[in-house]
Amino acid sequence: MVQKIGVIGAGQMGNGIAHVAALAGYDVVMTDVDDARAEAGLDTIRANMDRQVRKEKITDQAFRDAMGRLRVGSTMALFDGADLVIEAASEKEELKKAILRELCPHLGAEAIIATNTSSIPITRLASSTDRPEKFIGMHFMNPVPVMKLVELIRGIATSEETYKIARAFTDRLGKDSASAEDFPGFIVNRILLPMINEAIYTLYEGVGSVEAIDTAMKLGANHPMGPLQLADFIGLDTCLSIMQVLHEGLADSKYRPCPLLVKYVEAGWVGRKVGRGFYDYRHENGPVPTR
Ligand SMILES: CC(=O)CC(=O)SCCNC(=O)CCNC(=O)[C@H](O)C(C)(C)COP(=O)(O)OP(=O)(O)OC[C@H]1O[C@@H](n2cnc3c(N)ncnc32)[C@H](O)[C@@H]1OP(=O)(O)O
Ligand SMILES: NC(=O)C1=CN([C@@H]2O[C@H](COP(=O)(O)OP(=O)(O)OC[C@H]3O[C@@H](n4cnc5c(N)ncnc54)[C@H](OP(=O)(O)O)[C@@H]3O)[C@@H](O)[C@H]2O)C=CC1
Repeated sequence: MVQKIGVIGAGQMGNGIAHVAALAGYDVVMTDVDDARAEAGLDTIRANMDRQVRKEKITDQAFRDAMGRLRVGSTMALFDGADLVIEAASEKEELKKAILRELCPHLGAEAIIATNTSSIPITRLASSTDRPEKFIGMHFMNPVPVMKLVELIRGIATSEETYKIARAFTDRLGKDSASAEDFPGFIVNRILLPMINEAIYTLYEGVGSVEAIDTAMKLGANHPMGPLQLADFIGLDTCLSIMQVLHEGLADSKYRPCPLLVKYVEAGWVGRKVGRGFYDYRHENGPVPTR
């Protein structure tokens, strides 16, 4: 039975996954490159759960119990005894492969490994582990505590048992799953990211301003966020990585990342997590478009 969960990466996705797993009653260990990063992830969880208490989504007791089930740090030794470890580090293939290679010797033979990658083929990542049959894609959506979906992606070797365990874990988190085949971008990002990339081309070609594009899609297509606001929310570095995987993996020029997206990433303006992307979030009176 799955009881101890490991999460690698304490960024926006990692801390969201740790958040929902601890609330669902699992013991959770979350790591990042150093203790300070991991602690910052824990602070975010505390703030998000505190908001859930204030909004009466969870009780104060549930909050305290969940915080009591969470541990953070920066060493793989913390995953000793874990039943399921979910990798949610930055969207870089070589980084993920190195993490997986380092992780395996710390795990028992029965432990399952999942990756929260938004686009990198599961079969390719599985080949960096000693257990491709116990490896699966579990693609959570941002913000994890709010979004209902987890995409489940089987690699070529993923066993039926591994799929069932991942599915049962998803159910216990109170989330719904959708199964996707192991092709670049899976389902959600195969559809969502070309739309975001097209919105950036629309800006690049001067068809509309940042505000006009976001207003048009919010009010004209009933999207909860405009595509540029959503790109900032996801992280422009992550958006670019996903477009590159689609472009290379599907070998079709229609997935060419917009040069303006590349420029923003080169500038380090990668969105909300750093305070600046298509909007500047450092103003007192709310976000201001950067173009
Ligand atoms: C890139 C990938 O690989 C895959 C992806 O994830 S793609 C991205 C998918 N996500 C989306 O498309 C998100 C689109 N945006 C939205 O759905 C909404 O704008 C949003 C849910 C993020 C925020 O909604 P909003 O109405 O504008 O703001 P707000 O009122 O502050 O929040 C709505 C609720 O979410 C909660 N919330 C927001 N962020 C939260 C967080 N991190 N933790 C806990 N709760 C959170 C709020 O408390 C609020 O709760 P109530 O409804 O109970 O009051
Ligand atoms: N953003 C989104 O909307 C979604 C993202 N994803 C996927 O989730 C994953 C994480 O994305 P996201 O949370 O947004 O990114 P973030 O940049 O917020 O977080 C990634 C975290 O991983 C850390 N990290 C880097 N190297 C290591 C390492 N060796 N060991 C442990 N931690 C490490 C980073 O630290 P540092 O900053 O110091 O490098 C950072 O704290 C990616 O694969 C992404 O594609 C999936 C669904 C949605």
